[in-house]
Amino acid sequence: MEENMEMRILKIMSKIKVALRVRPLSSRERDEKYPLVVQVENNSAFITDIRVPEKPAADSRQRFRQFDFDHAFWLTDCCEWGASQEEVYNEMAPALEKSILQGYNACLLAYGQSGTGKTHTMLGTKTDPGLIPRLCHSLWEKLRQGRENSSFRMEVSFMEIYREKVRDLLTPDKPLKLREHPQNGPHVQDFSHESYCSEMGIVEALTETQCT
Ligand SMILES: Nc1ncnc2c1ncn2[C@@H]1O[C@H](COP(=O)(O)OP(=O)(O)OP(=O)(O)O)[C@@H](O)[C@H]1O
Repeated sequence: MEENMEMRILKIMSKIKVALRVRPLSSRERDEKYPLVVQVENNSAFITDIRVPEKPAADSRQRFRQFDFDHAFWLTDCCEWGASQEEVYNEMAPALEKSILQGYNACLLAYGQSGTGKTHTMLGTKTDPGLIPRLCHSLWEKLRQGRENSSFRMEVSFMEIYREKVRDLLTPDKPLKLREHPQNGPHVQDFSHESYCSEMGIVEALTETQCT
């Protein structure tokens, strides 16, 4: 049977892993006593509508909207608030790594409003790297194992979608267009794919673009 677009989308969706990371309140938010409007239980997040006055427990359902995820980061292993970069990496990277090493394309996407921690999660800092540097490091280590005399190239692309506009983070001044291909579906036209011969090359290229 020929595979139609709907079946292809369902197949792709089953391979997507969606996780929630709630960032800790900043010191300013703590000082100004911002309320915590999200609570996580297992892999679900409950959003409190703080405009709704306290209700008895029986009415508690009215105070929440529930969102379910494949994984939700909340407390750290040592029960401190907010998951560490390492925990996020350990949960999210293995499946991606496996696919990449088997020769498949893989896509890592951070979604959230301004200031919610996308850059922190994806890039992190030199002393506490995020998903991309950790993933690049691990991939390169695995590629090199037992093949010390070989050289490798890794091809990557980075894009940012902000206010409905697509920006190529490797060539930031180049505006990109989203197109619909009749067979292959949506795609970004003229999106750069760069090859790198070291993990540092990838991380430096991305850091230089100051993806914000
Ligand atoms: N999990 C976290 N733990 C500690 N600090 C965090 C965490 N996530 C984000 N922060 C801090 O919160 C601030 C905002 O995070 P970040 O810049 O990553 O947000 P963003 O979603 O990329 O924002 P924008 O869309 O505006 O670029 C930064 O100072 C960052 O260090």
